[in-house]
Amino acid sequence: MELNAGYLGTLFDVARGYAPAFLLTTLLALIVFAITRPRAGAALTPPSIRDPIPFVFNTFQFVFNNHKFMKRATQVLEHAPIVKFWLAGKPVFLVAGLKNYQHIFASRDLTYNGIMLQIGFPRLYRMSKTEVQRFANDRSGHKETPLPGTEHIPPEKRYWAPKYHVLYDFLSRPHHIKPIVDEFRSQFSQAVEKYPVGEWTTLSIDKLTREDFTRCAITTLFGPKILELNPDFLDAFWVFDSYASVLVYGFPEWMYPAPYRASNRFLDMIEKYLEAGLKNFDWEGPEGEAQWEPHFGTRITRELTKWLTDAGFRRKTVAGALGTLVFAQNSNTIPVVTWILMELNKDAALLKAVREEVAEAFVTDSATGARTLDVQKVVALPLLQSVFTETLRLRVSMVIMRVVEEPTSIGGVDIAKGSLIHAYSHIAHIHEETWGLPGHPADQFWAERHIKYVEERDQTGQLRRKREFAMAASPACFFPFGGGVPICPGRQFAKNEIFTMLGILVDRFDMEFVRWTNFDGSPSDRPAESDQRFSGIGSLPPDRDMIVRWKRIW
Ligand code: HEM
Repeated sequence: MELNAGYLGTLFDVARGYAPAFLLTTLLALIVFAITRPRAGAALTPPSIRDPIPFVFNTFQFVFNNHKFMKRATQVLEHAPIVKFWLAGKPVFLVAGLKNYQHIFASRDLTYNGIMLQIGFPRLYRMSKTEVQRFANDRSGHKETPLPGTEHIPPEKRYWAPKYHVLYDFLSRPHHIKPIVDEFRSQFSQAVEKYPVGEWTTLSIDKLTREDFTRCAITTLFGPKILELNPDFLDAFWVFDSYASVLVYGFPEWMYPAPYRASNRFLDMIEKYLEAGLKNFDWEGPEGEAQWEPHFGTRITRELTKWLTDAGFRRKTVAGALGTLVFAQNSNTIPVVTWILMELNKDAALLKAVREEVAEAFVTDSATGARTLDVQKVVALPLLQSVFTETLRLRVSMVIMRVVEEPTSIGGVDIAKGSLIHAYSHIAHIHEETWGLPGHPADQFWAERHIKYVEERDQTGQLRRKREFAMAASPACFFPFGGGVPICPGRQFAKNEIFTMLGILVDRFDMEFVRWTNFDGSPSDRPAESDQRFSGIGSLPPDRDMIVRWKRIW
């Protein structure tokens, strides 16, 4: 991962080089504040997060040192469950607590569509203003049947409904996920066979996950052409990923061009793949409905391409949509699998327990003797689920954002139309009263936090203790995948993909921890911690590498 100096350093570099721009930004923020200040009389006035340079400091800190911003926000949240601050000239209401989380995921007045219009479409999909406007004009809702009063909108002017259909049907429905997971399992099983049976190999977990595993994940979803046409694609993706927060929060290109260069490089490669696919794929042929084919890989990629192309969106925009999917797929799952492998490799007892559990999920074909992982079984294993949940809890830091479409009230606070609502998964997930247990504080990993033991009789009548998966707190306080209508459409696939990798690895390899290193290979004086430069944007990757010795058993 190519990362610049720390965020604060970057902030100061940017600020020093662009002092006039900084002043201009301050002035603009003040004007925007004067115009957009909500006038509705609030029943309760939430406390504010102090802004040492009004309307500027918090915005800069939120983007460039999000972890520190969250720490300050947490202190204010100790006094009230809703706090306010200004982000790029917009009022934000940051909410916490079980009831408020339930509220924001259930409310119809708070939408994710507004976030797509402001952030997702212009900054990630790279839509032109007129393209974004097409979505903005469509008030007919995300369901197949238009909302009452919008029936006059012709199908070709409906945009939200096809977006939800393509993303949610082709990524979430079991009959569409299964072939993707089968393809992934097959590609991943083949990929590990390059390691000779019975020989110890010294490996970097960082390289394994960010190169070999990411390659497998991308080839599965997008087909092999994307990497064949762009040999540097993985590098371009991880550099893009390292700048994601700056791109998402829309720091202007003239102020900070490097993220835009990274984004152009990455998306140009996708455009090349897209052009080749559109030219060579026979949409009318037998592969038109195939679950997997080599040009576009899975159906989700093909259907997303087809929908946006047929609807007349520019190639650049279609590439942006596919790039967002590459990002959504890998930016979160790869750090999660990396962390779990680190936990297993540093704790021999945990590795042993997981290995014993995983063995139950393999089936042997009586005719051929072939041993295969039953993915349905592996995703239901209690200990592995607990380890996965614990990793998401501690290593995912998402800013869940919603736009207030109609004046609303949350926890007694009146909130004006146009305001933003934020909920931070990291704050919810390390809340001591919610997750902490004696001897196991909330901010520490404990593999068995989400396990309860029950007693059952085995076939011989003996009582035996059995693990069951049971989340340690209310699921409403756990939202690594967001919630409500826009909940992550890839969450089931992510779980299947991660469990498939882990199942195959622990069953087929002996593993031993060797040492912690920095990414340049030099020894590290401490184990990995979460790289907080990714705070607020998704999974937090480790800031150190782990060197291991693995030996393939079969
Ligand atoms: C550990 C893995 C993952 C995490 C933690 C994660 C988390 C999230 C979150 C928090 C959101 C926003 C939801 C909201 O605001 O309520 C989201 C959206 C999304 N995720 Fe995931 N995700 C993961 C894996 C994946 C995978 C594997 C895919 C695809 C293969 C995927 C595809 C998407 C897409 C397409 C969206 C945007 C949906 C839209 O535009 O409406 N995600 N994800």
